[in-house]
Amino acid sequence: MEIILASGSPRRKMLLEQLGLDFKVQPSNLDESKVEFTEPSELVQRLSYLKANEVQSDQSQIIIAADTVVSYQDRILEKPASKEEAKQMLKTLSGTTHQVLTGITVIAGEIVNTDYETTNVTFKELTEKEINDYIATGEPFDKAGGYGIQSKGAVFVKGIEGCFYNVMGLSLYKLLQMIKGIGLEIELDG
Ligand SMILES: Cc1cn([C@H]2C[C@H](O)[C@@H](COP(=O)(O)OP(=O)(O)OP(=O)(O)O)O2)c(=O)[nH]c1=O
Repeated sequence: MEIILASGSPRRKMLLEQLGLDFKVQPSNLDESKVEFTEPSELVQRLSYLKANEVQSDQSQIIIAADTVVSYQDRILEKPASKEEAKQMLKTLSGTTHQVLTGITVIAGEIVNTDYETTNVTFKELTEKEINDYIATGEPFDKAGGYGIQSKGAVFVKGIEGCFYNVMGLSLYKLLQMIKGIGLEIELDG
C-alpha cells in the first residue's frame, strides 16, 4: 500500500523518514481558519482529519496527517502571522507551562483512525532581548506557539512532560500505535 504524508511540514517529513518508511509527501490545501471547535483537542483532531480526507484520492492509499497547536489557559496559539504576534506569544509562554497538542489521522481505504497527544512544556522566564533575538532568527513563523523545540527554541525549554516528537509535530509512538490499531503492519527497516 502506498503511504502518503498529507503535510507540508519539513519536521513531519523528517520524523517519518526516521522510521525508514517509503512514503510520498502531498500537502493538503485546507483552509484551517474555517474550522469550529470547543476544545483544543477537538480542533487538532478535526484539522488532522480534514487534511487527510482532502488528500485521499484512492482507497488503496494510507494517508497520514497531523495538526499541532499550543494551548495556554483558554488561549490557542497557532503559527504567528507577524513579528508582533510572535512577540505576544513568546511573552505569554514566558515562565509558564503550556500544552502542545497534536492531532493525528490515519486513513486506510474506508478505515479512519483519529487521535491526539498532549505534551506539557515549561518555559524559563524570557527577557525582552531574548524574545527579540529569537524572532530575528526567523524561526517562530512556521511553528505553532512561535517556537521550535528542535532548534534554537530549545534554550527556552526548562523541561517537558510527555512525548518530545509530539511537540515537533508528530509523535512517532502514537502514530505507530494508531497504524497497528487499524490492523496494519508497518515494517521498520533494519
Ligand atoms: C511547538 C512546535 C511546533 N512546531 C511546528 C510543527 C508544525 O509543522 C507546526 C504547526 O503547524 P501545523 O498547521 O500543524 O502544520 P504545518 O502547517 O506546518 O503543515 P501541514 O498543515 O501541511 O501538515 O509547528 C515545531 O516544529 N516545533 C515546535 O516546538
